[in-house]
Amino acid sequence: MSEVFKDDDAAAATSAATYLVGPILVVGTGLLGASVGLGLTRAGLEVYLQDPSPSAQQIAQDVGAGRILPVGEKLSPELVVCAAPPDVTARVVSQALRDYPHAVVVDIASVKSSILNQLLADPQLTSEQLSRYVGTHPMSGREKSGPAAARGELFVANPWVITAHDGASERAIRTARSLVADLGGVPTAMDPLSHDHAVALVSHMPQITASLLASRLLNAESSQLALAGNGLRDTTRIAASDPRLWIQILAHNAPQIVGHLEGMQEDIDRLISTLKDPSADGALLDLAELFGEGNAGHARIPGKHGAPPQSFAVVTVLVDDTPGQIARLLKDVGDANINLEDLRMDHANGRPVGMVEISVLPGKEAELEQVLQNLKWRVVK
Ligand SMILES: NC(=O)c1ccc[n+]([C@@H]2O[C@H](COP(=O)([O-])OP(=O)(O)OC[C@H]3O[C@@H](n4cnc5c(N)ncnc54)[C@H](O)[C@@H]3O)[C@@H](O)[C@H]2O)c1
Ligand SMILES: O=C(O)C(=O)C[C@]1(C(=O)O)C=C[C@@H](O)C=C1
Repeated sequence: MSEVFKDDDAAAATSAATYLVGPILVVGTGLLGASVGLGLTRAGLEVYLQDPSPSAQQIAQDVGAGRILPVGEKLSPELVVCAAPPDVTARVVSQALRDYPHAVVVDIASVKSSILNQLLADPQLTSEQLSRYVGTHPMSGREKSGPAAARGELFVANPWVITAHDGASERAIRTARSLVADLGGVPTAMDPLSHDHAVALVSHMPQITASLLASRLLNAESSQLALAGNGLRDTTRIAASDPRLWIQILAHNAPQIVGHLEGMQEDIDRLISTLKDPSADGALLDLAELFGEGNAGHARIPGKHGAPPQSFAVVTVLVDDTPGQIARLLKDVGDANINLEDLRMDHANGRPVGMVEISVLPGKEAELEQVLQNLKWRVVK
């Protein structure tokens, strides 16, 4: 159903630092478009920016995502990246295919079948124009929107799905893969409907679950909320996402989502009836099964690059919440020649200290703890 391209298969390797040649036009310069622009600009490519919102365009240019395309300027881009909201993506792609007759055009919207179906039914598009289009979806994002939140490294080591349709040309597919490779993503081929089924489970259900859980907090007492720890923060981060985007994603992928919601509804009904009488025969076993299934599902989430799940060892360090501390700590970890696999920081409520959790390969934690203790860091045992 899906296939991860090998790096050396991503595009004809050249001695150049990038697979793309440019120029690249990014249409829609919000979080994703500006992140694409930033990453490509940093890779040395010439990037132009266009957005109906003058402020989104200006901020994208200011953060370094490229140059605003002057109105009326003639451009012959190698690639147009459409990074507009899902509702208007097909229209933006269609316009780009007609405006730029030599360009490959990709979109990066979170849903794929509905957009392809609109394009295939578009009476203004010829098969030659359609052959230059490839649907894609980077599995990278943030709970924030707009170009001010853009990150050039957003895509590094994350899957980026390429949902080429039957009529897509080899050149178009190769160019889409070059885009992914230049931004450090992991290109993964899938057909559009399989993609939509997959993201219903691994992206849309998490968003719905986080939003439903966070909505329970609306009527909570502030004294209750003051007790919030990592459990609540971990499970609700994406509840801060832009509702305008998610309304569109859910509406475009509704048939794929409903089955998962019904499955969850069954589990919730079962849990409610178990908890109504937790001393009934079999009730605790039922709870054990439910949590066991959760453990087993969680263990199936792969590590980056589609590698098997890997659990890292964590070294926890208390740091003063003052400027420069984290930079100093990271430098000391780097100087110890120990690879940092992940980093997470929590601020203690109302206290001028933070807790930094440094993930390293299992077996490396004792060495790192020793090094940091020798350097007078407060390592939490
Ligand atoms: N946010 C994420 O985590 C994420 C991740 C992967 C893919 N995506 C997809 O990326 C796309 C953009 O999402 P985002 O998070 O950057 O949203 P955003 O709100 O940050 O940016 C969207 C931008 O599109 C512009 N826009 C609106 N109508 C347009 C039009 N007709 N033509 C050109 N531009 C137009 C807006 O002015 C805005 O600047 C969406 O299709 C989304 O599904 C988002
Ligand atoms: O990390 C996040 O903020 C995201 O939710 C990003 C996320 C996801 O992983 O589900 C959300 C929607 C996109 O279409 C792709 C990525």
